[in-house]
Amino acid sequence: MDTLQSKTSFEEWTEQKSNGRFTNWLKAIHQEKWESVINHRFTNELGEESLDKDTFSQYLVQDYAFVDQLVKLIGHAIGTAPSLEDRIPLVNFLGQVTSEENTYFQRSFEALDIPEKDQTDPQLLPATKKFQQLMAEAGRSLNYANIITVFIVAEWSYLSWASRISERSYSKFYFGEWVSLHANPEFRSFVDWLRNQLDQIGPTLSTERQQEISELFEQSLDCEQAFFDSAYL
Ligand SMILES: Cc1ncc(C[n+]2csc(CCO)c2C)c(N)n1
Repeated sequence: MDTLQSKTSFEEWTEQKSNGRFTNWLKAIHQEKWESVINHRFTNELGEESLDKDTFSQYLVQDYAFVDQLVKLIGHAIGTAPSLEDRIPLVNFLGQVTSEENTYFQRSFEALDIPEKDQTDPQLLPATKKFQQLMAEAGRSLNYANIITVFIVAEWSYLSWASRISERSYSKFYFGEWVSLHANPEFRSFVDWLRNQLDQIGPTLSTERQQEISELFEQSLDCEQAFFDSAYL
């Protein structure tokens, strides 16, 4: 992949591509940060099942608080989506996150002996708070493009690293299911649908707004990176 300047506009980039998706432009201009997130040490150790149990426990506790804020963001996406047709996949996805994904956390907390207090009212790390703030801000903007940009980074990056390490079998269910939750055909098609939403809106925006979306994409990647980093603190 050729390295692109983060200043390369969508217009310039797309002129050289046939059928260049807006979300591929976002990924291309933030390639370095993207690669760093999806090849993070945390994901590599998870893939080798060599991840320390305490490291994973701390991550899961923080992630449960993250997911709560993400559920609120999906609520904002549902409210700001342009039509009922666009709302339906979001509603269905919300249903999954609050059912299958929620029970995964409950079972894992039990298996990992996570104290009750950490499950319901954990001490949040700075990286978790910062990510929550970014999501809350995107929600408050009531702007569908902003909202789904943050959402896309969260989902697409997880699909990417999980797909890379999903071939092997895992002996611990809390490792194996954390991978398979993010590497399955339904999730893949939802991420593709979500990207398509932004692929349609992106090219209609002004250059300034496209740049703002790019900055938000980058901030979200920074938050993902810091979130993984902080599992090792
Ligand atoms: C920091 C952080 N970023 C992204 C995700 C990914 N994610 C959050 S909810 C959800 C829906 C279905 O699993 C997905 C993919 C995460 N868990 N933690």
